[in-house]
Amino acid sequence: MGTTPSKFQPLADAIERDGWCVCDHLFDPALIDALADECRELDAQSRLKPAAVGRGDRRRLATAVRSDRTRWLDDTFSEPQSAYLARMLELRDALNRRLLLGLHELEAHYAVYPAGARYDRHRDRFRDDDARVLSAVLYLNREWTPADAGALRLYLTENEHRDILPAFGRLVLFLSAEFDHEVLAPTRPRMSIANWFRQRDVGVA
Ligand SMILES: O=C(O)CCC(=O)C(=O)O
Ligand SMILES: [Fe+2]
Repeated sequence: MGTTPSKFQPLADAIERDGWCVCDHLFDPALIDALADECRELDAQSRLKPAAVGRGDRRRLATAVRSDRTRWLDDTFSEPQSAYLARMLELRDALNRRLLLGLHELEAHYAVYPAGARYDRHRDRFRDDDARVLSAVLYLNREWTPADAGALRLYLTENEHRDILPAFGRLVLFLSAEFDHEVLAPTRPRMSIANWFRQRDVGVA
């Protein structure tokens, strides 16, 4: 147990205060480039698949709700994936020391939203499963401008929201149980890694 490394301190402060934060400088740009190349390559090989919604018996394809393509990071990790996940686990440990969130496992998938794709307003915690504690989205898009659209719309209250552009190397964190959000349609392909830090199973019915 030590103090929170200084690079993670502002994130921990913001999550404690607001429940969400945006950080543009946590990752080496060369790593983001490598992840972006890998995501593009996997997608070109049709190894990303239309995303589903819900879980268990309720899991279904729902292109009206979300129209991205995804691929989980699991089994054999490439070099950039290993470097990326190591960094995310450092972040997890720093947040746990500071905020006592009980973050344990990390699940992560690549996502590509083709031009015009979207994901309707939703919350990341499933109705029957409270394992997801903290959502994290890392964006892989070089030179993204407002004209490219595709913002993450994060609802802070019923009537107030922030639109966050999916800029290269940007990481957005928010408490999974607390924030509605949606993905607005981009005008060109939009790449990301969506992540959820999960707490240990606590035997919820
Ligand atoms: O890509 C984003 O900005 C958010 C994606 C999202 O909300 C999700 O996959 O649950
Ligand atoms: Fe989400």
